Amino acid sequence: QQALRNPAAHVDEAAIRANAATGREWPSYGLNHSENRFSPLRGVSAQNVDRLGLAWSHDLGSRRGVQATPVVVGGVMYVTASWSVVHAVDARTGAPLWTFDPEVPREHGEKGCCDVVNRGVAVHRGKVYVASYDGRLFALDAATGKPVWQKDTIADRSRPYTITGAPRVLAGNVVIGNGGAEYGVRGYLTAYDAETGEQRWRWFSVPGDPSKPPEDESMARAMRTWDPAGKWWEAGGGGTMWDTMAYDPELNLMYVGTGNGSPWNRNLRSPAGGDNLYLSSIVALDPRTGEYKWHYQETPGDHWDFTATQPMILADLTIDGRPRKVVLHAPKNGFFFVIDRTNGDFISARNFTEVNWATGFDPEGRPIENPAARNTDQPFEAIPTAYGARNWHPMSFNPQTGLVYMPVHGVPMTLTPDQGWRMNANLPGRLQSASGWNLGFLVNAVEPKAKPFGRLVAWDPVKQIEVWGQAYDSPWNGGTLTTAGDLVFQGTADGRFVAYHARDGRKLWETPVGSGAVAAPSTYEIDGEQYVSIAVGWGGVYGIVQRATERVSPGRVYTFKVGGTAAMPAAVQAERRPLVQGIAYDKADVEPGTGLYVANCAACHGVPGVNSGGNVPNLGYSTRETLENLPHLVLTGAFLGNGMPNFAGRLDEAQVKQIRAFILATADTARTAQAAGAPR
Ligand SMILES: O=C(O)c1cc(C(=O)O)c2c(n1)C(=O)C(=O)c1cc(C(=O)O)[nH]c1-2
Ligand SMILES: [Ca+2]
Repeated sequence: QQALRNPAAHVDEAAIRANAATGREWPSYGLNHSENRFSPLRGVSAQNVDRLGLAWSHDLGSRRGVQATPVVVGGVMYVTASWSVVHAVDARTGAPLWTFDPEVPREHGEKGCCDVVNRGVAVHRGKVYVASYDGRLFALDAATGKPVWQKDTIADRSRPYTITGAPRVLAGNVVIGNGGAEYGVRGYLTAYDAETGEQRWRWFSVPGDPSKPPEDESMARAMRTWDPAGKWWEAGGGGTMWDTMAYDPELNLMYVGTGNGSPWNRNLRSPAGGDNLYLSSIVALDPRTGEYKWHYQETPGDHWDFTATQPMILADLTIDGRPRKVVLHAPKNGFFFVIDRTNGDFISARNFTEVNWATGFDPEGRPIENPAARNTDQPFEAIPTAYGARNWHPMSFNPQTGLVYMPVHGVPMTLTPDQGWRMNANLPGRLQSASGWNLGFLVNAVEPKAKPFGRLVAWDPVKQIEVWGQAYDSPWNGGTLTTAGDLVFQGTADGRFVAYHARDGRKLWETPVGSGAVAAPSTYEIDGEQYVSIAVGWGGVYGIVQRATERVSPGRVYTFKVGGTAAMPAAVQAERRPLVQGIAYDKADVEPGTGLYVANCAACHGVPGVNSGGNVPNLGYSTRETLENLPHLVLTGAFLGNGMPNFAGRLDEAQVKQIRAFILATADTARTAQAAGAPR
């Protein structure tokens, strides 16, 4: 039997560095070790982008969020879809080569906060690496998609760990973190030998049980910044590293962004206060050993789910006349940070959007906090919110324009003093009080004042100012790509793929795509022809419950080239149903049903009749048959294949009827509100 050519055989650290000069391939999540998503390709440019047409598209067979950046090496594209399924397709034609499905047990779906998404693969020396939602790391043969080795990365299976992020191969190790800080875990990063899968090191981002010896010096130091009275180790402490990493081979440093505290409320976690290292920080590690080198904490003593996991970029800039090697970072907390990446020194921070938790940063790099923001006796509408002024949607940096292009989100939300501040965080803003019920359990028991918005911001990191911006009606627009052809590409929440001029933000081209787009595009060249690709599939923490377009097609990769003539596939339109009614319910069931709904249903289904529904249906728009059958559907695992848990043993039939009463009553209220002109 003839050996298959392996498309990734040539990919290693040297190849990734060499590719940074040509941009012909897209060999890692953020294109290069700096993760700047700046392609030197000029085949598609501001001059000819208006002639961009579809070259091919490929159905990913996926109905939940698609967040992957397509990786392209050796003429093959590797892209992931929901439930961590990997697709290999011919990058020139879109012809499918293989798929790999890790068969994530659907019961695992509810263990994550934010949709069953995956941000993509790493490739190295003939292997493709993917981490599955349930925490396994796979090395696949790049030619066949067959597993070569696999590892269980989860240290404690009794905890709700998940993985959504793309692994990186750094200094010969595959490095992967995890998520789960909304529900109580201790974050860590693990490195495995890329060839053999043997574990090389593991670095925890927050200290464990103080009665046990700390794992290393960095944990001993971190321990002193937490108050043991909070018993944070019982909840886990958080600090999950679920997305960003970057690498500077010359400095032999890797960089990782850490997540929020678990629980969110510092008063519960560490009642005497403290910075709670290394939450919400950029941390530099030795990629060979995992040894801690330095950190810069962007939100000391995090209290608001202000993760620092948002994608960072390494850049070399001249600041105050001095060449500086920096990390550029715009995390959830609304400030744009410039940090010296050789030693972690703070250079500058400026808010890139409205912020009310701090008024700025002092010269030492400490935030000047608004004391009301830590008050847990009163509801507080933190701006930005837990959805983040930025989230995982990647930004890009164009050294020709000196600008960073970043999607900025505004999703209003009010933090309330009760348990909501711990974790009932997955409910979108503005929505709850409109339902007319006493939703005291919900995060937004108090209506937020802010309005939702989306914005593409072109930011000058040296001057720390916005140079241009594009406003969108909806939050949750996609990551960006920038090119030497003076372009910025972005998918939008309302289901378009758009090219802007990198210098002034003029819109140069757009096309509708099958649904809202959240992932970042990538670009590559084959036989002198430049292709631009985007994986589209609406989802993520906002996209589960809310959508901004009626186009709800399954996940699909679209690849464009100048003069492309392939036909755009027809989009699937959402079925518009009226609010459900006509089923009798007992009014006395509504109140207990509210609490049950919030605890069991709201994170994925949103608020009935108030949210539109995203990639998970809104139950206010259920059919009568669905609601009549609700006890059966909820208690037999009828939709387990979609990730809907089987609640048998957790809820009984009487409780499901109470939940149904809440859904029906809330739909009744929403119907009245809609009749009076409230938006659907
Ligand atoms: O604390 C965590 O462990 C964790 C994990 C994840 C994740 O893995 O996707 C998200 C978040 N937090 C989070 O705070 C957040 O806003 C978020 C949005 C998304 C998404 O995919 O849309 N994931 C996550
Ligand atoms: Ca989080």
